[in-house]
Amino acid sequence: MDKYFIIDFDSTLTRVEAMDLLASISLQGLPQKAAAEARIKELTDLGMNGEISFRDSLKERLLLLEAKESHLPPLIELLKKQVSISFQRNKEFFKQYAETIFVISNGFKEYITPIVTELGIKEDHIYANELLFDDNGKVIGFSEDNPLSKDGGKAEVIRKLDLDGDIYVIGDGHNDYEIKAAGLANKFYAFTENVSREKVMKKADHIAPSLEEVLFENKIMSAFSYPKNRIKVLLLENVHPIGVDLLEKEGFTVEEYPAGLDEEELAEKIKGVSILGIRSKTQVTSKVLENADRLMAIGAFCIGTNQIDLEAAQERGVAVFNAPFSNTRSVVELAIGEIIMLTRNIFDKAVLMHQGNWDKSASGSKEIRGKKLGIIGYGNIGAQLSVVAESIGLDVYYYDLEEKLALGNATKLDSLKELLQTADIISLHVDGRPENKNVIGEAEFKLMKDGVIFINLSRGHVVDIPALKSNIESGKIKGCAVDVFPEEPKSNKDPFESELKGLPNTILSPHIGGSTEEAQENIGNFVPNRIMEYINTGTTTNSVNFPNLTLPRLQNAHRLIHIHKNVPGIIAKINQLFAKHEINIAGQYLKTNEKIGYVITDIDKAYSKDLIKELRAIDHTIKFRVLY
Ligand SMILES: NC(=O)C1=CN([C@@H]2O[C@H](COP(=O)(O)OP(=O)(O)OC[C@H]3O[C@@H](n4cnc5c(N)ncnc54)[C@H](O)[C@@H]3O)[C@@H](O)[C@H]2O)C=CC1
Ligand SMILES: O=C(O)C(=O)COP(=O)(O)O
Repeated sequence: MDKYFIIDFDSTLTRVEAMDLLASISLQGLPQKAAAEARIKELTDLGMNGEISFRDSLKERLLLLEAKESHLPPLIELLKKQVSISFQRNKEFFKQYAETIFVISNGFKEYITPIVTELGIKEDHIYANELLFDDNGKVIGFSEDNPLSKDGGKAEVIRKLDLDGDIYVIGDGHNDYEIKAAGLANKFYAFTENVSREKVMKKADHIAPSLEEVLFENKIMSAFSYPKNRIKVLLLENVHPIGVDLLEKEGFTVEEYPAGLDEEELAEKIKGVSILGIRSKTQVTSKVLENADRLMAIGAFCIGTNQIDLEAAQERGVAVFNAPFSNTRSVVELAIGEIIMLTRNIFDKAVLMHQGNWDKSASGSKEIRGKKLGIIGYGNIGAQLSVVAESIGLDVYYYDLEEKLALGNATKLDSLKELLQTADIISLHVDGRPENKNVIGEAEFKLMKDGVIFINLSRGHVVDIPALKSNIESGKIKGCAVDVFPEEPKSNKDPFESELKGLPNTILSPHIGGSTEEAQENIGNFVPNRIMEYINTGTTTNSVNFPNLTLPRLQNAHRLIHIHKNVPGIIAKINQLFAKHEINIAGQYLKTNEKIGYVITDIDKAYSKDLIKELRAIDHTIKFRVLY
């Protein structure tokens, strides 16, 4: 049985209402322009929602237009640029299915025909109204014999067409739904890529945020192997609006949640989610991942990824991305500020001032120039702090587990012990790996100089809090700044509890080391782009748990992405299948790490469905997907 597709023009096939565009051209320079345009828009919506008779709306709009034949060519030029994005992507569909695609519109043939024939739609499959002109080329009305000039016109046209097969209507207006209401269509798809009309969506059999959704539903090959609107994104912890916007513009269905979620909540919420976005708080445990039935990628919209069970994610074929440098500078600037504030005892003095006490004295207040700064963890933040600190006169020492290049005049120390014994100011910038729990405890505090300044902007669990507290109370630590805590409130509404509250010269901040507008904006841009690259091309550059592969753009081929356990013989099995099916390989890329293998194969577009089934069925396959 044939499937016929009936497609609306205005706001469906094109992103705009052609009459609105025509108005802005024809009313150009006329005094009544603004008022007439507003009224035209109002009449269009009233008509679309089925609130006034179509013919009345059309008549009144045409009268307001002052349109002439000479306005049509510029209108057509503008409309050509306004073909809906997903229609532009799927030109192949219009060519292949030309026999069964019809455009039925209450707009006018004069501008519809040049646009839709360019897509490959047949001229005799276009049904629309026709303009009437006077001798001077002025639009004076429309042909009233045309059924499309009146209510119920679309249904009448379909009835007359007497198509032998299933009929699917794709449109954004009430008049499109009417075809289904008249019993003349199998399904009405409310097309919401350009406009979403609540009233129309309620009546629809199916909401189609893009043409791909319709094609996917009808098992027709489209520009994407999977409609993007079916990719559900869950963003927690107030991800920057730029990030939300990028993911929405990509066509994904995005749900946002301002706070973190605990394990139980996330284990529920994660079902059906393809992309998860979090910041430092949300723990993505193996229990959460067990329920992650559709998860492809996790974006950590921050630097640290210790909150994610990276290994469990990898074993399930879930790629994790972060923003390794986007908030580095912000943390460094806070550290510098705090070093100065603590060395001058400003925090306590400010509190006293607010209580009405004036304590002008130099006692215990020092310059930072020439003091020894000890940085533990000389990664991106530690190294950047080294450079900035040195430029304002600090003498920098550092210790890192790994061999790191000393920047500027910084001195590398070979042991933590040596660093703790040397520094006047200690700043912690290690990552949050589990082995770093209590890396600084009683024994380490004991090694420090009396009157040391101690700063932790890394992770809460790396410092033994009771030991820190007693060393502040004893005066061993003269000043302390802590931005991160073993237990942090889930949201701004929850109370903050810590043994460190109320201690002298102790700056406590609510994990805001990386929370500057610049950093959040940078992160909001960086992470979605890595994720979209991964989803669209398979590129894993910057992934923290996947073998990193930067792939060329896919050209005239299908890309098969195979993620498997790294056991011997898998590549051989994959390639045996290609040989068996006589597949021409356009390119193959492979990278493995200890646990998984990541193989990308670009192949010619023609191949049997069995190949896909057999590739999926290879033992130790974790995930498999096709891109085109
Ligand atoms: N407070 C905040 O808002 C922010 C906190 N952070 C935290 O800062 C951490 C560091 O960030 P980056 O410098 O970008 O990471 P990074 O990975 O570039 O550097 C971490 C360095 O610490 C070293 N390291 C790890 N454990 C160590 C140990 N026990 N002793 C000595 N060295 C050790 C590593 O070898 C590495 O060089 C992040 O992992 C994150 O937890 C990051 C951004 C913002
Ligand atoms: O970047 C990091 O690792 C941070 O700790 C910052 O985390 P946040 O995004 O502020 O929750």
